[in-house]
Amino acid sequence: MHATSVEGVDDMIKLGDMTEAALLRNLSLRHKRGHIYVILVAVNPYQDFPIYSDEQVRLYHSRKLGELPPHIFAIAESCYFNMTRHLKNQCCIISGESGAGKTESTKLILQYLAAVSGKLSQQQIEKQILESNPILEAFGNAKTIRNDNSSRFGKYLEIFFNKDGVIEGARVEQYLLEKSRLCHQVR
Ligand SMILES: Nc1ncnc2c1ncn2[C@@H]1O[C@H](COP(=O)(O)OP(=O)(O)OP(=O)(O)O)[C@@H](O)[C@H]1O
Repeated sequence: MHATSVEGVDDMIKLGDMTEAALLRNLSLRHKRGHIYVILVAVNPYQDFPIYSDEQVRLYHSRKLGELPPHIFAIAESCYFNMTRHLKNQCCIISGESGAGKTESTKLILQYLAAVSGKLSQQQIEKQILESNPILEAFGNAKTIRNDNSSRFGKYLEIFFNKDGVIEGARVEQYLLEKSRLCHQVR
């Protein structure tokens, strides 16, 4: 076994052995130590870790990717930095099977962006964007055997910032809504 697989690495690109077994072993090793993030993978812990507080937001703010241990906030910070610095649109693709934690990860990225841009904002639009989530989930989520709060639609979320990095608005595009699971009002 390669030495990197024995110790585990926080960035999978550093693994000396790139087989599926080595990737899975690395995720398992880190998960056992309570480290659910590995660049660029998140392992759903199915338990609340105290790693999403305002203090954590402050910790990751203005830090380069790789400077601190992997975290969803590090990804969000990297996007925010690149956008404000280079004035270029950024895109995060979050993929995984049902129950993997995509929706929660999206909300955490939003939480981070709202927190860092909210400091500069007057109108608190970022708060409204965060608060629109439960409404969308009420219409488009359903309980399945794999996930109690499964999104039964794809979501393309755009967040618009002004030149100062303040959130100005957002647009959610939904696609592939699984209509067969929609609830109807009883007449
Ligand atoms: N980072 C996390 N910390 C703690 N619990 C989490 C985390 N991510 C996900 N979970 C738990 O896993 C559940 C499923 O996650 P989530 O709804 O985000 O999955 P999903 O990938 O969006 O699934 P689906 O494709 O079915 O919508 C959440 O309701 C939550 O209980």
